[in-house]
Amino acid sequence: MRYLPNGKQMSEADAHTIHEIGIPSLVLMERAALQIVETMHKKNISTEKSLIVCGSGNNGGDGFAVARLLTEQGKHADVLFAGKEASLSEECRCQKQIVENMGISVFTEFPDEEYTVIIDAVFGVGLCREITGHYKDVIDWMNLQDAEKVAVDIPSGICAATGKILGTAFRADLTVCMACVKLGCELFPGKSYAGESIPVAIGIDPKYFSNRLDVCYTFDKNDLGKLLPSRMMNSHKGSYGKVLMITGSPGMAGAAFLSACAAYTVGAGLVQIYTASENRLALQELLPEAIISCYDSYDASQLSHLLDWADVVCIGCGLGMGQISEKILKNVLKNVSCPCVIDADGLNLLSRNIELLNQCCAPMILTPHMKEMSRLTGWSIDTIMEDRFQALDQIIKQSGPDTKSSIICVLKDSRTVVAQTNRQRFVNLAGNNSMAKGGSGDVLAGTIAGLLAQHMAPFEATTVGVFLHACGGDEAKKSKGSYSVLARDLIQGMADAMKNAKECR
Ligand SMILES: NC(=O)C1=CN([C@@H]2O[C@H](COP(=O)(O)OP(=O)(O)OC[C@H]3O[C@@H](n4cnc5c(N)ncnc54)[C@H](OP(=O)(O)O)[C@@H]3O)[C@@H](O)[C@H]2O)[C@@H](O)CC1
Ligand SMILES: Nc1ncnc2c1ncn2[C@@H]1O[C@H](COP(=O)(O)OP(=O)(O)O)[C@@H](O)[C@H]1O
Ligand SMILES: [K+]
Repeated sequence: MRYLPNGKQMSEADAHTIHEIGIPSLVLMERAALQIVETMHKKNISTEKSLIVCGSGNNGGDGFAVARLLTEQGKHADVLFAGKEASLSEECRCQKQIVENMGISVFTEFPDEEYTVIIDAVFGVGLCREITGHYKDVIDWMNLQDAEKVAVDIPSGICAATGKILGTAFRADLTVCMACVKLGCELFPGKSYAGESIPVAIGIDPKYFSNRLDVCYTFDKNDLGKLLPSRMMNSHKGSYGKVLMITGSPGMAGAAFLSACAAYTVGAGLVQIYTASENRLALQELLPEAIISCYDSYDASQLSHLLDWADVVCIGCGLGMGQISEKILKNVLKNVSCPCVIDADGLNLLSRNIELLNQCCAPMILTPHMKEMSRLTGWSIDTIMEDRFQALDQIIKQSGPDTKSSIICVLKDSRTVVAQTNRQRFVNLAGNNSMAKGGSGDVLAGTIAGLLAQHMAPFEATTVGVFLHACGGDEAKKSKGSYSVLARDLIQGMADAMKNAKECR
């Protein structure tokens, strides 16, 4: 697990390290510069002839120190100073003076030479507004140079909180990130500008973020083994929970199959599908391991028995938007007492009356994609994209009458985010574009339900479910490539990812 702070959070960690822990700012800067040089060498970036482009803040200070270290190593390093003398930070002024004392060239006009690498130290986490004028010209010029491109901490122009481009942005092949990769280097479009982001230790301890609720975190592949629920030797199917899948209107047996099969594959003990009668035969053939219960019309007492049976409910995949579906959803929201995943048409029906969430007495896990989120919030997709965290907050605050009824919202995208009140937000960085296909979301809903059935706490089951689903996508892409992965391959991919994770533990 690792943190993905934004610029403000990172500046606070810098200040804490300097003022509370007592490591002088120039010591941190020296370690930053040493790590940048070492990382470039590890990555085989040729530093024979470097141009370091420096601004007047501490990001520029890191850049001047890099010019000094490269020169000490016998390389040719020039500096292009893009900042303003009057706004030099104390540390940057000191580093600039050293560089000048050493006789290193500090240009203020674009040099007419060729370099093996251009190093961007114009702006770091202190960037706070759109880039215009001379700074914009400098960054655009850097992008045009035929050299390898390395960014210090974050590419200049990328907002560290949102990944947005502020006016223009440096396009890096490699970004060397101080202490933590910043959130903006992982959210799009920032991710496309950062290239490979490598975090390096400089003396700022990421544990500083451990009790900060506003910081996001993510998982890495080697975390998976310890995240999965354990399987006991002395166990039986009842030990791993009963999942009720309320899915599949007439003709939508596929959604029921994908979600139910995913729940079984991630380890649930028993899966029962409650679906329209038309789907019975198809589902018996597709998934003989599942119990199939069917409806022709709305039957409150049948539903009540099923809800009593279940340890987890998952409602919505291919459910349809008809009257029977709406009645079933309303009944479930009112009466369910175990964790409940709501997906797809369940969310579309819910968006007609979002206040229904206020009467729920169980943990609710909502898994909207952007369009479904737009229906739930009434916000445009562009507005949600602009600030996905605010959109999530809008949904999670609709919690029910007691603490058990908290809402977890999964906003699905190429960077899925999971949020719950009073929890740090989880940002998923695994997965790939082979997953952008019909049925992927059904697999995710089933995966979360299957983990909940194994008694994982709701927020943990949800974050691990999102991550496992994406790891399944990465496994599937390895065997089938970007174009040809089908939703069912994600299920096999998850099986492979789980097996590998347990074997490597
Ligand atoms: N000791 C430490 O703290 C450590 C920090 N470290 C490094 O420092 C970096 C953070 O440094 P930082 O806080 O000085 O901010 P930085 O990104 O250099 O920029 C600030 C300058 O930019 C200016 N400015 C902003 N936006 C602008 C715009 N659109 N257009 C024009 N100007 C704009 C702003 O000007 P102002 O707003 O005052 O006018 C100010 O002058 C961090 O990313 C890491 O690399 C590491 O070495 C570890 C130790
Ligand atoms: N480019 C991508 N990179 C990573 N994950 C993706 C990408 N495209 C889609 N996904 C994932 O695939 C799933 C798609 O879900 P959804 O849109 O509900 O599909 P469907 O409704 O067809 O089942 C989500 O979990 C999403 O995060
Ligand atoms: K930078």
